[in-house]
Amino acid sequence: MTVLDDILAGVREDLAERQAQVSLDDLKLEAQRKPDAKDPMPVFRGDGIAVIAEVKRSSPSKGELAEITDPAALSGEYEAGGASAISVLTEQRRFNGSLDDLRAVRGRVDVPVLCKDFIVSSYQLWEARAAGADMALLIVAALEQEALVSLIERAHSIGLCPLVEVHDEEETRRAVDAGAQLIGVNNRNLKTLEVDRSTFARIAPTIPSNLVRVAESGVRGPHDVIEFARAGADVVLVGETLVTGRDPRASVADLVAAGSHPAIQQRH
Ligand SMILES: O=C(O)c1ccccc1NCC(=O)[C@H](O)[C@H](O)COP(=O)(O)O
Repeated sequence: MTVLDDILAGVREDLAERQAQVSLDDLKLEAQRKPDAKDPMPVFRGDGIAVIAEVKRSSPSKGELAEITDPAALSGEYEAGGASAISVLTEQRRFNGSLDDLRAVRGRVDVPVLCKDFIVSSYQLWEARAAGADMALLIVAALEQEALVSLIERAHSIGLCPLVEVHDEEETRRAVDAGAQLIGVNNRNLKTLEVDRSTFARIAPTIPSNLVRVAESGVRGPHDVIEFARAGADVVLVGETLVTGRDPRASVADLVAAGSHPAIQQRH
């Protein structure tokens, strides 16, 4: 069993418990009462490299990263530093996150909020929207093609922008075939948990140039933002570096400044 399989098994168990507690109809009513979702794509296609800053307490690869007692306050710092969106890891068992974290972040920031979880059912998309998310992660490696296509369509119909995550050329082909507009290349191998920053540069040329490309995982600082931009990234997604640093606002600002450097060619 891979780490991803193990995470997914836990996610399915937790999901079944929540489904037994809250009906899909009730969830839909809650989601429909929310203000419209914010579309991140215009900013992602705009000038400079956009930064998605992540609220990440723990991870399977590193264990506890940071004691984040106030995710809303942290997201406020990220936004003040210039983050274009906030990612909230909501998976409980391995990342120590929750939808309450996402609700707290939603209540604090104006930028779009990404529900970063291991989504296997449209129920989770409704949960994300009901908690105020604007975007939701869909991991190709976790989904059969039919499910991927259907979850992308459902995300759009709910108003969520799906970030479709890939790790290799085959998954990228599946994401493009499924209609993904926003593709995240994760430099972390979800089977071995190793980070290989060259993954993005290898995969990016296989993503059609009109789609938005996100480089995920392994961003250590401004130098990596510039490298990913040179390799064709429009957006970087950063967790560990920000939650383990001393000044999250300044760290985000440094990444945003690097991504706005005039030497970086705009793709869109
Ligand atoms: O972070 C992990 O160890 C991990 C393990 C298994 C599945 C997913 C995992 N992380 C989720 C992410 O994709 C990252 O949190 C995100 O890309 C930010 O990465 P980083 O900046 O390296 O913290």
